[in-house]
Amino acid sequence: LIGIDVAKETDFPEWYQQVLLKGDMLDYYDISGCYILKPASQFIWDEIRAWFDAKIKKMGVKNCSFPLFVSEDVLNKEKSHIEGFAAEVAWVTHGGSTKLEKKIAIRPTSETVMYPYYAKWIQSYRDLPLKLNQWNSVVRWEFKHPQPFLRTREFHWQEGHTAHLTKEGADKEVLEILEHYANVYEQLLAVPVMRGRKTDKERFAGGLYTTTVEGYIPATGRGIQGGTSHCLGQNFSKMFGITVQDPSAKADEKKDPLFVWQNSWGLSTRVIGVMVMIHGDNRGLVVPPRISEVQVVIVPVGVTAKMSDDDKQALHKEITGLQEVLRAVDIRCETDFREGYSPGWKFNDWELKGVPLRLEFGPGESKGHFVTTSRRDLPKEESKGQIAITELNTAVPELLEKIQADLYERADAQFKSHIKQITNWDEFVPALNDKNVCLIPHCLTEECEDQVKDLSARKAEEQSDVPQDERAPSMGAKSLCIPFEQPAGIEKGVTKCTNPQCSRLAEAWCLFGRSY
Ligand SMILES: O=C1CCCN[C@@H]1CCCn1cnc2ccccc2c1=O
Repeated sequence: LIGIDVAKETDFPEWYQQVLLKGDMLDYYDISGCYILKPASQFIWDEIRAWFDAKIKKMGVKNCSFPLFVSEDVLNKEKSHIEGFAAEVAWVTHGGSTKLEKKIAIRPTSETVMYPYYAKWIQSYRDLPLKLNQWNSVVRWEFKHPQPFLRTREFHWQEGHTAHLTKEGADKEVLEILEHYANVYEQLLAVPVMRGRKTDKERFAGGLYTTTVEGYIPATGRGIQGGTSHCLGQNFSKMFGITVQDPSAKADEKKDPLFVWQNSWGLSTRVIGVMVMIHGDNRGLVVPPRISEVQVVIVPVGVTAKMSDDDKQALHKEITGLQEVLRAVDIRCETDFREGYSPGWKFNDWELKGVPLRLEFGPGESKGHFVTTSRRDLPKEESKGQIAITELNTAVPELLEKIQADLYERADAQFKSHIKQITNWDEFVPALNDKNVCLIPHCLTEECEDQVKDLSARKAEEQSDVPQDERAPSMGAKSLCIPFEQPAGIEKGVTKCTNPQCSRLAEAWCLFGRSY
């Protein structure tokens, strides 16, 4: 077993691939854009699912399962909804050697699968609010460079689809869900995110507005969309005829039926890729304790050939005892008694896997009644400590919480120090080239955004004749979100849009950045 043989700061894409493979998170599959989630990453997704599922259950959301397949007619129900996405739809055209009369789509998302049944099931306002969620996988046949977890042709996610009597009911839920998404990142993955709204160019065109949590990858200086919660307005209920009688109508009064107000919201296994990219280092994965399959590993040390079998037995027995103490306080603790491997070899192995805390235990520790600790989130030379055995069941949980908090604090400091508030256009591209995202006064129009993207793309990209799908990720800056927390400094009717080619007034501070 060898370690990572490329530095994160030297060749990030290669580093990322090695960290995932050598950290035993996934394996590559013979179909491009598809990956195998091995237990280490499945555990993380299961933890996130358990946490988020409990939150939405408290909101009255129920889980369900709709079919994987969408008929061509149903998928194309509304041209406007599908036109921007048609190129990504994967189709089933044969059953065995028999060609199907009409091809069948594999769901890329489930609006068109579910909403004909919402129209059938929702008859009265008493059927509202209807709140259903699916934990499933979807397929989008992208041609851009696939990236494990970040951009894959099949991915696992949850997709929530709700229907409400009023816009107020929908609006409230959109933000509740977004806050749960933000907490998945901040509380479980130790990843800071910015909450905001998408611009007209970046929002889900089929909806009314899109709210989003945006992350930041320090290694590349790129923003990344972390999860979206859309208010669909009445667009889909008008498309699918999802109506209820107006509850305010008097007994004999005839009122027009009401179109319901809908939301849809999704969070995917992309969250795992974000966590790896932010916390990983040149020794491999660094997994935040709250979602780490192994939180503590105990490695025997100081076991020499001249040690008697009895002494070795005694040491193992003591170590097993320590494991029991930690398991008794719900810590996911393993021991590494593998014969024929040195402690150093074992340290590297568990460091590759990102286990957040290692305990070393040998004759010295035994005699002194303590364990030697090593934190995975700190450089080797700063990582060591000691805990008295009598303190183990309180000090170890505390140390794990400290590691969780420090991982978040470091990532938050990095994010904050790479958000540049800019009002002078000449500083925009240099800031991007310095791995920053930029907060600028902006008019929020799609046309202006297109200009900013072109103005900020590196010249080389525009002239290069490399076919689109091999080209490196775009160097043009896109809008990431309109932050809910708006700084001061924009004088309505006075402050101009930052784009020099735009003559419009600034509507809000808008976060721009190169992105995934
Ligand atoms: O984000 C979410 C959250 C979960 C439920 N769906 C919404 C919106 C999905 C937008 N979208 C995204 N890619 C697509 C690809 C092919 C066909 C349709 C679509 C499509 O509608």
